[in-house]
Amino acid sequence: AQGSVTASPSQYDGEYDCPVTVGTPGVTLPLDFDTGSSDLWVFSSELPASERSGHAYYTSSSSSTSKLDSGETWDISYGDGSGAEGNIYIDKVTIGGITVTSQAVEAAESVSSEFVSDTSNDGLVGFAFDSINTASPNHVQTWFGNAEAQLASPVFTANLKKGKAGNYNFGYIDSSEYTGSITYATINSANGFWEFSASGYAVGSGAFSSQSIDVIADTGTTLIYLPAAIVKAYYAKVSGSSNSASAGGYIFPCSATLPSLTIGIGSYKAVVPGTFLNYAPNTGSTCFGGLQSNAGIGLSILGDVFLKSQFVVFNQGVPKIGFAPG
Ligand SMILES: C[C@H]1CC[C@H](NC(=O)Cn2ccnc2)CC1
Repeated sequence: AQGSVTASPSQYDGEYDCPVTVGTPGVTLPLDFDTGSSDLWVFSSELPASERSGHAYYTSSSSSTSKLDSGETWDISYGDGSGAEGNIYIDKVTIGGITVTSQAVEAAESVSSEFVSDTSNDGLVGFAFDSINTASPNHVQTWFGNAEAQLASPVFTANLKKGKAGNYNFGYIDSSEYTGSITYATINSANGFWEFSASGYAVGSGAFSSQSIDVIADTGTTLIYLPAAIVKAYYAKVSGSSNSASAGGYIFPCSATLPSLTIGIGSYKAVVPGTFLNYAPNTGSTCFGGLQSNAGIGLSILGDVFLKSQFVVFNQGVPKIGFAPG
């Protein structure tokens, strides 16, 4: 089998949400596909009505195929301080025409204010490795982990776009979605992430600096977070830029022309256009950068600002990750 699903950007490409059908009869929810986590959770009828407002949700008792996963709970916290928790049902989940008949559906009993106010999604689908799934006392498998048995190849691809719909594909690599060839990096999944070593960076037309940068590919994170020294070198080329405590990161005049950012993957030079690095208006005539420092995070993240400039192959069989111009 193979499948494909549309990925729709929220405002400022903050996240990319895809339709996922759960239960019988199916309820279709826009879920945030997140390669940085490994829980599939949904807004549910078990939430207080105040926390469901503005959201569609899953009602397990209305699904003839749902079965309580007795004794199992989940509780997730994300790097941005948001979180959710609840209990678990086993039910049918279909994405892009591929149905997993016994998927652990983590039903929310409580969600943080960030999720209540983010009405672009009604939950998340984690596409990282099972080791960081939060279900307790036993891990549950990701949807992709369960779907793999149906796929010709243990791969999914991300074809995210700036300001318009893209797509995720499952089980195949569509050569019409990229140009040139795909360059792969080995994945170290020990921390449960799509983690690999980038080979260096360049700012605009400047010299490429060869250095190993440990990064994760995370569709659930909006921006790019890199070591402070690299970020400082980038904004040194942006006149009027500053690292603003009040804004929570680097800002610059919205009239600035931003240099591109090149990230090395092996010998492949992945170029993020300068226009992608003006993330969104801040206050007044300042704008907030799509590249920020990883200080305090503990790792570097290639989030949507980077990923939407590329065609990305996530191969869970090896595991390895591949990049080509989108
Ligand atoms: C400082 C950074 C802030 C953003 C963090 N990313 C996330 O929290 C990803 N995520 C998933 C669900 N909701 C959000 C990574 C650290």
